[in-house]
Amino acid sequence: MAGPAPAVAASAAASQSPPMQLPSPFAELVKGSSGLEKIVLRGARNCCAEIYLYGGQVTSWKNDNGEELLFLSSKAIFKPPKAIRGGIPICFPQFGTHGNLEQHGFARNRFWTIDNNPPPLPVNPAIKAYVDLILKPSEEDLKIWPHSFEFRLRVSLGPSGDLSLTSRIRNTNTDGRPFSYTFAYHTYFSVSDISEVRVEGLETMDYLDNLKAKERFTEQGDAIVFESEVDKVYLAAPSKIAIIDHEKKRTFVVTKEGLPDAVVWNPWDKKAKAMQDFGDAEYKSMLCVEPAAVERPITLKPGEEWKGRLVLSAVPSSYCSGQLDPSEVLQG
Ligand SMILES: O=P(O)(O)OC[C@H]1O[C@H](O)[C@H](O)[C@@H](O)[C@@H]1O
Repeated sequence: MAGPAPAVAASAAASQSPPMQLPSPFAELVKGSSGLEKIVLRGARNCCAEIYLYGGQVTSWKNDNGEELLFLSSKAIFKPPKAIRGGIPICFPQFGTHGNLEQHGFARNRFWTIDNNPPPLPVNPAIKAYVDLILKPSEEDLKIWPHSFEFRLRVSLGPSGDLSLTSRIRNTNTDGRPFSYTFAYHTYFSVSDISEVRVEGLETMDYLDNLKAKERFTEQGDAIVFESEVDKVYLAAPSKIAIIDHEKKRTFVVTKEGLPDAVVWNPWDKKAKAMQDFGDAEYKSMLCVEPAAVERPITLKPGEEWKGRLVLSAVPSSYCSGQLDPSEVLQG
């Protein structure tokens, strides 16, 4: 990757710990909410993204016009151990309540660090703005989940403003033991009005309904629309899912690799009110579509590595609800 020498952000240089360097000249380490450190990635035109070291969590993704594409609650709490409400929390090593750990595992409320020397990833040379983060378990983590791992996360902004997250998880146990985990990119999309949103690509899929004791059902009919609380894990979902925001005339295309399932969640009004870090009416302007591995946990033997990728793009669309040609968006 060509460019000037790595930039060292003043905030990091001033702290006691060794300065954290960023390999991309289009990435900068700055202080964010509550003084927590975040990385700002600057792409072409006005595209940018922000990633907190706390949680390794993307909290912002903006398009050419500087419009925010992800939902971040106005009541989000930037104070450990609370996970940040919005953006793209990483659920690992457990999704939801599928295990004995805290809901969604612990990766979302740990401090990640910048990984200056990640093993090479096949890269698109056109991608200039990226950052590599790493999470390794602490002594305390090993008490609650007794497995040694290296979780590497690369976040990058493509030349057309696409946001991609690549996770590489390696079993580094030295006692010969395999481990298993469930996982999700808990992506909160910003939408204009949830009642005007359709999700395409999940029709006819089987799902586990979290609101009905994880019972299995088959989705009927047309594209998915929203009229009440939804909390479903779609199984063996396609690699592309489209979220069509009729009012904004914008379509999000979610592309996933290595992640068979897709969770769809909107808390609706009652649950919204019950959440301390979520505005009462904010359920109207968000939708979670979460590429995930839930039904079948992933198992890694020592030395094995798993890769799971998410690519988000936002395409302006003049499609009207009901007139979308899914093949155009989904093959794209
Ligand atoms: O409040 P959180 O722990 O962040 O979880 C928020 C939501 O995440 C997922 O989408 C789950 O399927 C939901 O059951 C859960 O309510």
